[in-house]
Amino acid sequence: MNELQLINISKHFDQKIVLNEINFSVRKGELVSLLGPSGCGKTTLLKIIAGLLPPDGGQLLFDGNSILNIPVERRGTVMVFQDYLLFPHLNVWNNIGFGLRMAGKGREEQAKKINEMLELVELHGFEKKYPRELSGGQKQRVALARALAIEPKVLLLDEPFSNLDARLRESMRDFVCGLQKKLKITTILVTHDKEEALLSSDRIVLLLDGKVQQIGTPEEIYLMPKNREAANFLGKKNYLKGRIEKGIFYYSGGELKSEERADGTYWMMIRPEEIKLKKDKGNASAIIVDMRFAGDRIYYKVKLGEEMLECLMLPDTIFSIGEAVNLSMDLQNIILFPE
Ligand SMILES: Nc1ncnc2c1ncn2[C@@H]1O[C@H](COP(=O)(O)OP(=O)(O)OP(=O)(O)O)[C@@H](O)[C@H]1O
Repeated sequence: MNELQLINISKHFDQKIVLNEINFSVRKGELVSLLGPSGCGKTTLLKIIAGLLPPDGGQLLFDGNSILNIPVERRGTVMVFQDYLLFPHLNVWNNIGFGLRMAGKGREEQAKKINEMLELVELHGFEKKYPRELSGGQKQRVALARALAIEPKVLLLDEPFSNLDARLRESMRDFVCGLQKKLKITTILVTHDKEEALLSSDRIVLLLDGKVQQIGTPEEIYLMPKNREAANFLGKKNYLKGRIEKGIFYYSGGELKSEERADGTYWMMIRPEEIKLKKDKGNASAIIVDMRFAGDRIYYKVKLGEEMLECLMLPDTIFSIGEAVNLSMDLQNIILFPE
């Protein structure tokens, strides 16, 4: 069931349209990522959902009822910011209990909830510490505990892992996603990191230039991008321009049997990992022009006819620059975009 529904949400600052008729919904207990490059409007959208900013137009429904006129503190949404925004003069205990005090909960109820939260984020023993005495990961867990203490209906996470170093980011991501599944809390995660979105989400909303480009599961978004903009944002791609005539795709490097498509000009997209390089057996069609060794994988640049392609291979066979190679493509995963 759809719990949160965004209908034609729009926002502009000065002359600039930042959000252009945004539509999507989030189901109960689902983790949806808002994925897009810096400046595409992700934080603005999260603030609108939280009630920190009014939209210019559109509707925001929770369980079918508008929540646009409900103030921040009664909306049932809570936002965890990138820089945690802990109160520096309050210790961990009082930071976590802040929302409970604001809501007028009694001392006993506060203490019970704070202890429950300390256990949840594994910070027992840190109650008396101040934010300046905590590591980045610990601060983030306090921010999360403070947000969850008030039992929000929707958790809004704004780039929650971007201030952490790479290793801590991975363990915090697992920790937060584990918690989200355990509590079954409806969550929107804002990120510009495609791997983070692919690894963490039930569904991804891809936002580019203030517009929703595509909504889907991680597999759908990665394997079936709707257009070139979506495909490009999701990772390195190769494009070959050519023509389809009667089921054959003709391009400068040769021809391929294509899927059933109308005749016309197309861009064929193929990912670096879907091209296989093979030792030359006297009929090589391509030449290695660059090679980058990255331990568990090797990146090659290969010249095929007039085209330059990027390939990603396991280091089981190593080719050198200038070597002639044969090339095969996994046609199952090729995507054709009409020009
Ligand atoms: N209060 C504001 N006044 C004017 N312009 C704003 C305001 N808030 C955001 N913007 C502009 O709106 C655009 C979207 O900003 P937003 O912070 O939502 O993007 P974002 O996708 O979250 O980016 P980032 O990942 O860098 O935070 C940017 O061009 C930004 O400069």
